[in-house]
Amino acid sequence: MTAFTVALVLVVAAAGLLRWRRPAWYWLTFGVTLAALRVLIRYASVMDACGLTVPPSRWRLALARIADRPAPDSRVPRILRLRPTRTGLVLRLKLRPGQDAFDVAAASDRLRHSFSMYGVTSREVRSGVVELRLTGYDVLKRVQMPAKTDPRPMRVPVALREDGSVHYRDYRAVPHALTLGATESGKSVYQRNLVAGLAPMDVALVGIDCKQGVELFPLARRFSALADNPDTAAELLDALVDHMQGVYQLIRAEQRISVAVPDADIAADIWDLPEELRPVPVVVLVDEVAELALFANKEEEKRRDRIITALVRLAQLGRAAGIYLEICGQRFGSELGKGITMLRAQLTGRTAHRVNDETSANMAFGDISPDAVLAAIQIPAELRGVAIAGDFTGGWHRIRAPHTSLRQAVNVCNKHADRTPALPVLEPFRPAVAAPSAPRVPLSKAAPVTA
Ligand SMILES: Nc1ncnc2c1ncn2[C@@H]1O[C@H](COP(=O)(O)OP(=O)(O)OP(=O)(O)O)[C@@H](O)[C@H]1O
Repeated sequence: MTAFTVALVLVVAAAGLLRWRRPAWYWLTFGVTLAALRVLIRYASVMDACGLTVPPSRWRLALARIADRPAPDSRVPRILRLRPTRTGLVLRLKLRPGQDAFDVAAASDRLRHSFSMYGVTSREVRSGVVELRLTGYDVLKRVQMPAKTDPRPMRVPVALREDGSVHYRDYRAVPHALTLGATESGKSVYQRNLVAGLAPMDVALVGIDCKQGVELFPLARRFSALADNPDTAAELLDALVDHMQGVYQLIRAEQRISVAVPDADIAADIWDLPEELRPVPVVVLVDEVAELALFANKEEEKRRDRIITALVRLAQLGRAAGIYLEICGQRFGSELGKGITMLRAQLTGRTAHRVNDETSANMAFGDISPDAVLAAIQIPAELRGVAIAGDFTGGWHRIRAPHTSLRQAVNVCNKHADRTPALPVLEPFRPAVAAPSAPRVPLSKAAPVTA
């Protein structure tokens, strides 16, 4: 008996310690079983308390009256499946007649308290079937990406969502994106994760980093072209527009051939082209975009207009040619001059890290989802890297990318340097990589760094 008591105390102490220090391990060892039991035992009473029941059907009431039995209980949504995951539980429910997915979504906070879970989100799987994702602990506190994700071309598992699922940046579904955030909010870490995710893929990376290349140049071995100042950026973007026109010519030439062949598929974008003809897709990463839109004199204003026009053209026409934009900055609104709101309308993927004011949050989500604006304003300053990600469907999620250091991203880029495609139009912008033995120069003697 004493040995049993000691063992029990030790197990409870171990569980408590794990729950406090290592919530992910606690969940896998004890939490998942306890939570599943809690949900199953409390299910009917919680549904009743949360107003998620419907009265018994008329014929059951009539039968009870005829048989002189007490009136039957209200009916709860039927559990179709309860599946444990690495971070929580997934509960699939069949709704009763008269219930809808909105009822469940509206009750999610009450369900969270009642089931003692960290978070509850819901989505409609199909008509009458709702999936509840119950999260066991704060998965965004220390982000650990699952070892296995669902790999597909041009789809990067870039962050974790608060419901424990993986957040993908899918370039084919959402070609162009805007990432906003105040300084030190986590934009560069997010962008680094994207580059590290894209590095092993068959894709050309093009970078424009007007912070003198501080963010992207260390990753240069995996980049086909880099620009670190607005003048080079203007030339690079013009070259990309030329590349885009070349790809369109290729698609047209292929269409001319397939039109003559009965029943042949007709290519509408690069993904419809035969693999041997398909040009490599290009992801253009722009850091601190405001630097490209600012000007102090007439010359710079002309350059600015040239840059914004090229970006708008790439955003409007680039998708079919396999050119995708990933634009990053602190603010991105009409205050940056003409053409900016037109460009923003094309950047349908939106990610907002912590912002300093409501106006900045509106720049990210004002035209997409008012709820997401509110969520972006509420990101706490101490949780760097937490962001709200949404798209043109109005749906949004709280996400956080894993804390990838610059060293880790550089290692991934160096490892996959041999996958860097050489595009002829981008050759003049190919970054020069310094030899490891290059001498270090103090600031007072340093010459400006060029691409
Ligand atoms: N996902 C994350 N998880 C944990 N810490 C993070 C995360 N993202 C960022 N941080 C922390 O926040 C700091 C600032 O991040 P980052 O450099 O990405 O911000 P930024 O928005 O690019 O800032 P700036 O605009 O000044 O360059 C990082 O040094 C890192 O310590």
